[in-house]
Amino acid sequence: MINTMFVSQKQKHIVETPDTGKWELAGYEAALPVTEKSNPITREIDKADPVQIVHLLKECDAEIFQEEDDTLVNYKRLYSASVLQTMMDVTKKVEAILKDPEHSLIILSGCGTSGRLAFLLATSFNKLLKGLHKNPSYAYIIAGGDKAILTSQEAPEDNPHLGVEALKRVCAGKKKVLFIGISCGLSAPFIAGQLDFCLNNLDVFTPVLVGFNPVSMARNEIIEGWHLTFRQVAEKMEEVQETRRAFILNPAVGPEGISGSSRMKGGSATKIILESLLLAAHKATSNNKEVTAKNLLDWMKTYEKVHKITYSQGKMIAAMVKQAGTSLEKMGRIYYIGWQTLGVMGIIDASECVPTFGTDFSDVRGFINKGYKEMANREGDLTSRGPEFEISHEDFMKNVLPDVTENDTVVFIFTLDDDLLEIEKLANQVKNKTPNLHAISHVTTGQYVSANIKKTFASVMSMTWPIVFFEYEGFFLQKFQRELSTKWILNAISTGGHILKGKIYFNHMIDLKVSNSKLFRRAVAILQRFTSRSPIICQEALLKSIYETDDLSDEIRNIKISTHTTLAATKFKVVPTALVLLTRNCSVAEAMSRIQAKPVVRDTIDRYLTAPGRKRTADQIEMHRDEENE
Ligand SMILES: C[C@](O)(c1ccc(-c2ccc(S(=O)(=O)c3ccc(N)nc3)nc2Nc2ccccc2)nc1)C(F)(F)F
Ligand SMILES: O=P(O)(O)OC[C@@H](O)[C@@H](O)[C@H](O)[C@@H](O)CO
Repeated sequence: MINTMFVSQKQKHIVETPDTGKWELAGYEAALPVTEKSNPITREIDKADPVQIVHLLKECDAEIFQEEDDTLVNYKRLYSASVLQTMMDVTKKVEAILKDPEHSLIILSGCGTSGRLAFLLATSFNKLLKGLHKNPSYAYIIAGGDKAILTSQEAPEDNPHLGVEALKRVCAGKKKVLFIGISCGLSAPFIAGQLDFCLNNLDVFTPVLVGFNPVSMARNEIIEGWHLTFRQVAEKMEEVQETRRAFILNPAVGPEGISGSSRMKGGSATKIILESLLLAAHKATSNNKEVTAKNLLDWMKTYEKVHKITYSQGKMIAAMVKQAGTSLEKMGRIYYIGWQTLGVMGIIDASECVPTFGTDFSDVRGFINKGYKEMANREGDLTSRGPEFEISHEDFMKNVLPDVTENDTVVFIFTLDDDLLEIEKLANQVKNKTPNLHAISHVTTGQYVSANIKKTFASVMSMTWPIVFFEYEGFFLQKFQRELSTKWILNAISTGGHILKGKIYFNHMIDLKVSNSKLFRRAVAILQRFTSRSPIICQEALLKSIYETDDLSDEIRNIKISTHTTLAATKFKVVPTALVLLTRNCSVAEAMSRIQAKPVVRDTIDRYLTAPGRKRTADQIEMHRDEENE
């Protein structure tokens, strides 16, 4: 049992490894951010079959809506009174901005998935305003710029100066700005910089922080080149919140099904909270009525129905997961062909696979009708930047379809309000290349998928939604709900497909690319968890693996993390290699050749970590000492 959780003040962010099996007692779990915890529901998801995988993900997603309970540790939840009160306070700030679009602005900002959702929300709400013949009041910022909508840009997340520069650029000339910074883990330096800038300019800015950890679990590591940690910024936000000049919306939604993968529950909860809040504000403005906590609760409760309707199709989702796993195992590809914002959901899910599963951009790709015209992103057409930026159906037809084989899986995603003739024509051309052609179609009660369409696809998953009688905002609520339903299905397909391919160990993605400081910390933490070695020893093994050296110089030990992550981003399998180093006490070269020899990470690790025949659970993993004769 260790007596101190933290090493000396100098390295206070280093967290000691509890003795094996003492993780809960040592308070380690207590300090561990909810967004980084291993979810007990999915502890053995790597051994689950497609039907079980979908069931486990459904259970995880259901935790988003779980009410506050009176257990030992009680975090505020989505429906908690304090969360609803803060949402109401923020709607009033939104209404004030909507009254004066010329001199004010609502900015949504985030990194990775949070930035992609910022783009989607800002674009959708500007469309809502346009339909009312009003000028746009929303803008978005994504770390790394528009190319980050489509490709993984992990490094800019660590740069608070980049965040501040982008913020200044986007709101030049505005007198009143509502800044909504989204960081699911309360951890992105890019967002910390922006929030701090707002806190120093409260005459113009009202900062709102959206995330899914308590402030006490906000990241407390010194940010390179900055004077504050994320936690210090969050604590300043809390102080200012007392005077209603800043707001924090941070309900717990429970750990992710794949530990740390905040694109999943974090992304879904971001959509639910911000769409409910903004729609309520727009409705109150057009009806000239006050927003009540009950309005907000009603809006958010409708998303709970989306969870029920979506996962009622669990069997069909499982069939698509199985198909995805088969394609990926055969080194085939998965293509999402979507219409309107459902095409954006496909592009978002596909772009997340690279940083999440360490795959190539070509393994899972999303395409959208009319390409960048439909996206309406600020920087316009990015096609010339390379093949990963080709996103239109025409690009798919011209540059991808000719090479599609029966190993590939194609998923069409549309509603019956889209151009059905175009859909049928495109589907028939795809059908000539692969029998694995599936459809996700969203219909309104009373609408039915035609027999023609049905016979074109190997399977059609049809989601039936109730007709909305709400006013104008109701049409957008229905669109948002179809987007969330699609997100849950595509997240299941891409996550389940990679689980079946053997990429996940228990519920962890061990072979992660260590391309920014959060991923570096996660890599060290995963090594601690699976070897029970100290963080220092684990960090040394990781550095030996990154620098491919058996004796680390003090110079390497002391250079800044961004140097380590910049180099690590160019390497493969650094974490599995470090794991072998820690369990075999061998040279880096030997560890690398062993990993090369066994591509499926899980089998490699299993061999080293558990004595044959032992029931393995992540926490009781004993470091498996070398057999002398091995
Ligand atoms: C659950 C597990 O033990 C684990 C997995 C990941 C981490 C971990 C990852 C990243 C980070 S982080 O420093 O980038 C960070 C991110 C967000 C935030 N609010 N605060 C800090 N910290 C992690 N663990 C951790 C952080 C603080 C205190 C104790 C543990 N810690 C533990 C493992 F089994 F997956 F390894
Ligand atoms: O929203 P956060 O916690 O600041 O995380 C921002 C990004 O790191 C995160 O979105 C990442 O790109 C995803 O792959 C997570 O599944």
